[in-house]
Amino acid sequence: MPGVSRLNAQDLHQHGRVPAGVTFAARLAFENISHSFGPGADTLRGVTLSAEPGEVLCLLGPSGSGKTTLLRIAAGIESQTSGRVLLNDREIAGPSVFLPPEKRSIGLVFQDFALFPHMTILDNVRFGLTALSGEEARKEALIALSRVGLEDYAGSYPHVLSGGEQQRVALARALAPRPAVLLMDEPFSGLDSRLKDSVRAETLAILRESRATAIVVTHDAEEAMRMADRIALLRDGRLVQAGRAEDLYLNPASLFVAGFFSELNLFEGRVIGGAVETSLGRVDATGFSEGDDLTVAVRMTGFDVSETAGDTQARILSRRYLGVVELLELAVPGAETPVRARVRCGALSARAKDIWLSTRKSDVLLFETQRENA
Ligand SMILES: Nc1ncnc2c1ncn2[C@@H]1O[C@H](COP(=O)(O)OP(=O)(O)OP(=O)(O)O)[C@@H](O)[C@H]1O
Repeated sequence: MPGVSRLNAQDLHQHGRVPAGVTFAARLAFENISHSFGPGADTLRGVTLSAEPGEVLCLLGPSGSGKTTLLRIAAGIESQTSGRVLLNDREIAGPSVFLPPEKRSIGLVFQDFALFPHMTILDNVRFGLTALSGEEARKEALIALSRVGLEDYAGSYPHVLSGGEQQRVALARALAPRPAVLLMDEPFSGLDSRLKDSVRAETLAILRESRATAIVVTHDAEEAMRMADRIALLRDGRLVQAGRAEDLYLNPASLFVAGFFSELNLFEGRVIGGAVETSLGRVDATGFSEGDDLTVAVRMTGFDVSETAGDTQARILSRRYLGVVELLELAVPGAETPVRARVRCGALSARAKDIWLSTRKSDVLLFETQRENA
């Protein structure tokens, strides 16, 4: 183990795997945060949101929705135009207060890992431990490295590590000073898809163990669902909905939210006699008023198919085999565009052409058309 003293290596050995150092998890709150890069370039518009102690909060949203800017405001790298940031109810950024980044007890992990190539892995991790003496910092850095299972590489340089390993070093470096809040900006986007799952699972385990409050930026809804205790979805600088993955998936506040979590088939219609008529049949519109123009959204996964019976007749236009499921494009009488469905492979025979389609009620969502377009 080049670059590591025998004493420290032995220390680690005696401890076995070192559990993640427990931080004093903090509550980080954004209060009515707005931000602009200049006239007509509003990035955030009145965002009020908090990450509770020990919680993993994912900031989710399309490109340009303001996720990174919000994270940078929390870190103190960017200043809001108005609003306040509070750490455990103490204002750290506001109209008359600005605590610099190094005084915030906040750790950062970036998309590109940002390791220093000319420093050993141990020195990279030691970098943030300036408050400790040389030997103490070395020991803490080694402990942090052993938490992510990379103590054997302490004396090596970053280029010898895979992308996933580099990300674990970046995590060790961010957690070594035991920050109250850890901010991660698209931390897995630089990893290939095979690595992503395992590094994400390891990261989550370490976050749980350290009990740090974490805010993770991602544009990937599935990633947010896998990691988050709560998800905050942003659009054009506004918070559109925050809640548990189930809340956002099952009760989306708008068509935008629904479309972010599921692939949808859309139908337009008007409420007549308490229901909307679509090419997939009548949809109950309880809760809406007579004459309302509605968008009916049906999840692609919301269909049962059969060759003998069902609610609606459909003709297969194309089918694509995806392994566990197959993707169908279907012509349905009265539908202007093909209906797309994901169904279990084997549900239909190879020669199936004209089939029956049944829609599961739980996969049908209704939204007011006008409100969504406003
Ligand atoms: N330095 C800058 N100067 C001017 N505009 C900027 C600057 N940085 C970001 N923006 C703009 O601010 C908006 C929000 O950017 P931000 O990076 O916060 O979004 P994001 O949701 O994190 O996007 P992505 O997922 O693409 O990183 C975007 O429209 C972006 O073009």
